[in-house]
Amino acid sequence: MSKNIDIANPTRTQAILNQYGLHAKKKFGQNFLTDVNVLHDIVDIADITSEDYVIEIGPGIGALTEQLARKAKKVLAFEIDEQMVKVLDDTLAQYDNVRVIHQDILKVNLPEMISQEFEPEASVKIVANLPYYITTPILTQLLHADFKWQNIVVMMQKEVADRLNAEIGTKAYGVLTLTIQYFAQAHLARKVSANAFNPAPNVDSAVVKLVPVKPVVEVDNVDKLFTLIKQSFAHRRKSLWNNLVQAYGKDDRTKTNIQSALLKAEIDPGIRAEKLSLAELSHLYIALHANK
Ligand SMILES: C[S@@+](CC[C@H](N)C(=O)[O-])C[C@H]1O[C@@H](n2cnc3c(N)ncnc32)[C@H](O)[C@@H]1O
Repeated sequence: MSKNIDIANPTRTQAILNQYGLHAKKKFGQNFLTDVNVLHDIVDIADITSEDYVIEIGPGIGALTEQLARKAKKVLAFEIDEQMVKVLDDTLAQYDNVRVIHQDILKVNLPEMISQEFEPEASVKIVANLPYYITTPILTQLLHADFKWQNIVVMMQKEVADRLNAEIGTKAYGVLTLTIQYFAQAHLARKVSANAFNPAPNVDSAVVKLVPVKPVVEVDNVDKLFTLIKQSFAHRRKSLWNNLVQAYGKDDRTKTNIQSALLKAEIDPGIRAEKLSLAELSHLYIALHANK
C-alpha cells in the first residue's frame, strides 16, 4: 500500500474489509472512520508533531493510525480484535514507527508500557476513535493511570461528551463529570456526523480534547476520593446521608463520624450528591479521612 494513498475512504474501507472477509463487529464497537477530513482534523486537534509519542486505542484497519504515523515519532496502538491485527500487518507495513499490540486496553498497564516503549520524558498524547461501549471505563482508566500526558483527543458518543462538562445538579452530572474535572479540562472540539463512519452508528458523535489540569483541591489518595464519590452517587435519588450510612455502616460511632465530617465540610446531610461540587466532595473526603 503506497504511503500516499489514505487507507480510509468509503469505498477503500469496504474494499479492505471485503478483501479479508471481515464485517464490522458490534461487540467490539467497530465503526470505522471513512472521512479523511475528519481524520486530519483529529490529528490537528491533537497537535501531533514529530516529537510526540502517541498511544492509539483501537486502530481497526489503521485509518487513524496511518495519519498519526505520518506526523508522530512513534505510535503504540492497542487492538483487541485479532483479525484486525492481521489486517494492520498489511495496511501499516510501510510505517516502521508503529507498533500494534494485540491486547484489551482495559487490561494494559499503561505506565509500564510507556516506560518500555517510549523514551524517558517522552511527550505522550493519546488519540482514539473510541469503541463506544467502553468509553467511560477507558477514560477512567486513562485519567487514573500514573503517567504524564500532553493531551487526550478522543471521538465518543455526543451524549457522553455532554456528560463531561455537565452542569452541577443536572441528570448528566455524575462520577464521570467529576473524574474529568479532577484531572482535566474538556473541550468539545467538533461534532461528527454518522455518515463519516462505516457502518454509521445510531448516535451522534463528537471529538473531545482533554488537557491536564491541577485539581482544585489536592487529596492524599485520589482512588479513595473516588470511592467516596461513587458511594455518594450510588443511589442518585437518595440523600447524601443515606448513601454514606449505607456505605460506611449504621452503628452509632460511624454515624457520629459521618455527622462530624459533614459539619466540618459544611455540607447539609439532606442534600443529594448531584448538588455537590468537586471541591465540596473533596473537603468531605478530607474531613472523613481526618476522623479515622
Ligand atoms: C470505533 S472503532 C475505531 C477504528 C479505527 N480507529 C477507525 O477510526 O476507523 C473501535 C476500535 O477499537 C477496537 N476495540 C474495541 N474494544 C477494545 C478494547 N477493549 N481494547 C482495544 N481495542 C478495542 C475495535 O476492535 C475497533 O477496532
